[in-house]
Amino acid sequence: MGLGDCQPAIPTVDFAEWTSGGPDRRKQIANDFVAACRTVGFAYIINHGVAPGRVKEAFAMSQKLFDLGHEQKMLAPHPPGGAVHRGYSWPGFEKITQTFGDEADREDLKKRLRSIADVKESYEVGSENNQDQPNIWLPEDVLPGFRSFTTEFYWQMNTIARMLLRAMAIGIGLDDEEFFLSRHSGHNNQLRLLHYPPVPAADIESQRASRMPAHSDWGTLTMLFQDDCGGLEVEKPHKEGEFMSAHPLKDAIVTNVGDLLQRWSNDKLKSTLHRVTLPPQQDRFSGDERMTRARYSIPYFVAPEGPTIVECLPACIDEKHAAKYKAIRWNDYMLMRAGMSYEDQPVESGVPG
Ligand SMILES: O=C(O)CCC(=O)C(=O)O
Ligand SMILES: [Fe+2]
Repeated sequence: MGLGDCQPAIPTVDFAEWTSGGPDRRKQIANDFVAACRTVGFAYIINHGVAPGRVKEAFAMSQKLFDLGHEQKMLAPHPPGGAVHRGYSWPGFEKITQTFGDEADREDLKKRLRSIADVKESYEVGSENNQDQPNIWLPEDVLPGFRSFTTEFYWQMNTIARMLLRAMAIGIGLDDEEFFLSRHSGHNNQLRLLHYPPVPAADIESQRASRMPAHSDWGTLTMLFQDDCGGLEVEKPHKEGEFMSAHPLKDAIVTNVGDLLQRWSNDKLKSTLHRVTLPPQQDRFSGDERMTRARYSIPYFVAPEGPTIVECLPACIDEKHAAKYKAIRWNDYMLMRAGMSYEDQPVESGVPG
């Protein structure tokens, strides 16, 4: 194996000295972060400030949620249409159970898979003060502590988002390092708990099922925790259609640039296609049918205030790089993307990602 084979192709950016390191160190970290956003559009953020124990708690809460029965989860259903994106999105109707054999020991799993039809389910949480996107909660006794945990976690993630937004402005070289912060109150972000149930590898290989097809995220930044299953892939720079693994790096936040930031930066920063497919490691499969492990991930989508006008930043325009995009209002762009996704996926999509 050559050195290149064991090095992650997605850069790792260490924020350990962000607050303690002084202005030069800070500038260096910001530059590293923006360099990753320019080349790959993705970075692993380490030493970000969310304690590993907290991340563990978040995954445990997510597992408790998705372990609930369908009827219980349906007490907080995602509303139809793309305008409000909150609550529980149940699996669609992409049946995957017909590929199962009849072995008795699989009965349990089969039953579970029969009751679901797609290969992912999710739950969306926003700011409690976002009037346009009111949260949709389960009754407290169905999952005690869920509401308080997820709302606290939401704001904890926003603290990290603020650090990254400041780093972004510094790394791009904006005069105002609060440029992005002043447009992101935190009330328009979205915390998403995602569960990809076990699926026979053959279903994904034959494209009868998909965990998450290739897409770009819509907003400013996405920050994601993933468990150790694997399967997240990112399009290689300058190699359209070729993907590389964003393998799980324990406790790191996988961060990526969304469409909005690509527009703001006049394409200097890349909103890169990514998808979730089969886990690369063979120990993630079991049995003759190569049933994959379940996978859990927790993306956090960072977006500005709805009326924010996004136009190419003067710092990203020069004689060789004229502005490529017209000014748009974030809300209009978001609704346009939501509308497009909803045609194909009436319930499950409409997410900034
Ligand atoms: O589950 C993942 O790792 C990726 C999720 C994602 O890309 C999204 O929700 O936009
Ligand atoms: Fe995404």
